[in-house]
Amino acid sequence: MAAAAPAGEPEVIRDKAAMRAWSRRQRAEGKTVVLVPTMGFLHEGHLSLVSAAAAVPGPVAVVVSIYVNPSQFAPTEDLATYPSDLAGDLRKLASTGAVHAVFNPPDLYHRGAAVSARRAAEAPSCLDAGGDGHETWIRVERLEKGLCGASRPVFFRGVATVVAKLFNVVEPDVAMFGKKDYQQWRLICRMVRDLDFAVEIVGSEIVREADGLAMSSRNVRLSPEEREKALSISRSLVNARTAALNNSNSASEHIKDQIVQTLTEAGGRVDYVETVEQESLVPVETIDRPVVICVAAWFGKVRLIDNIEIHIQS
Ligand SMILES: Nc1ncnc2c1ncn2[C@@H]1O[C@H](COP(=O)(O)OP(=O)(O)OP(=O)(O)O)[C@@H](O)[C@H]1O
Ligand SMILES: CC(C)(CO)[C@@H](O)C(=O)[O-]
Ligand code: BAL
Repeated sequence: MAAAAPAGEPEVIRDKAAMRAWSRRQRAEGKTVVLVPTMGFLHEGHLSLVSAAAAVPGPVAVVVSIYVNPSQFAPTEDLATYPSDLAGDLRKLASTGAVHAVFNPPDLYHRGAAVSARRAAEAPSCLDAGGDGHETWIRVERLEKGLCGASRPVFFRGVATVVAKLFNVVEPDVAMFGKKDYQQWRLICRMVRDLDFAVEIVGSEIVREADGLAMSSRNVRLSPEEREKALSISRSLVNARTAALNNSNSASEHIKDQIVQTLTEAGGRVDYVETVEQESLVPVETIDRPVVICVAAWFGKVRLIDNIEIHIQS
């Protein structure tokens, strides 16, 4: 098996056609193109996806996309305050020695002829330029509904659509997603299956800070006090898994009550706590098969998500 060549400084590509041409050249040279989609402000969680990408067998060409996709944010959400640091991201990616290209498009959407540059940071609309803008959306109809989909109404429509666009532009053989965004990973797997995308999806394990907090770009917006309180998320999930493994057929409702109580006592505001089947994300009443407990909770103005898989054999 040939080892991948060291990557050196990644090439920064901003244009869709140039990105596609680059990928096609890599494939013509016999390389497996591996895409790591991100919204930037990179941390060790993202870099673990890069390591997993570099570890794909055979010669690989690793592309990291950095694009804050406006269409997955509702007008009330935090698009305007989403953190970014492109220079820092490029330094971090270069230091891995494993990234060959960074795809950083100014805008991925068709806005119509007469749209100003300001609009690149807004969700696209078919009303752009009098009806000449983007109007095609992918819906993964059932999987988009529960969990994060319940409180983020356009989120998964935006994610599925932008990921499909990234797949069409980059044409990767493999794409890496983090299990921190568990529903997102499962939904992308389903979209790829249903629409016959020729890409293998890999789900990569959650990377945590030493104290258990799941790494997330949004953690930077927590005050030190909020960050301390947010440790209740991972703590309650670990306790829930221990309880479920020690007691056969635990009731999901009971586990949920315990987690809600821990988060609330810590000062968090719970969005949801759900125990669901790992692939279908169907809620379960009893923990008697492989499940994942998913949590979203607010600490101050920051909404955090986390989850824990429990591998009970049915
Ligand atoms: N702690 C983590 N461990 C593993 N993968 C992660 C982690 N955090 C993010 N990822 C993955 O990195 C990819 C890009 O995610 P994104 O750029 O939105 O970062 P993020 O930290 O999840 O940001 P946010 O604060 O919006 O949740 C996604 O596939 C996501 O699941
Ligand atoms: C997959 C993704 C890059 C789509 O914008 C984003 O939702 C993310 O970073 O998880
Ligand atoms: N990692 C998910 C991106 C978002 O919350 O919009």
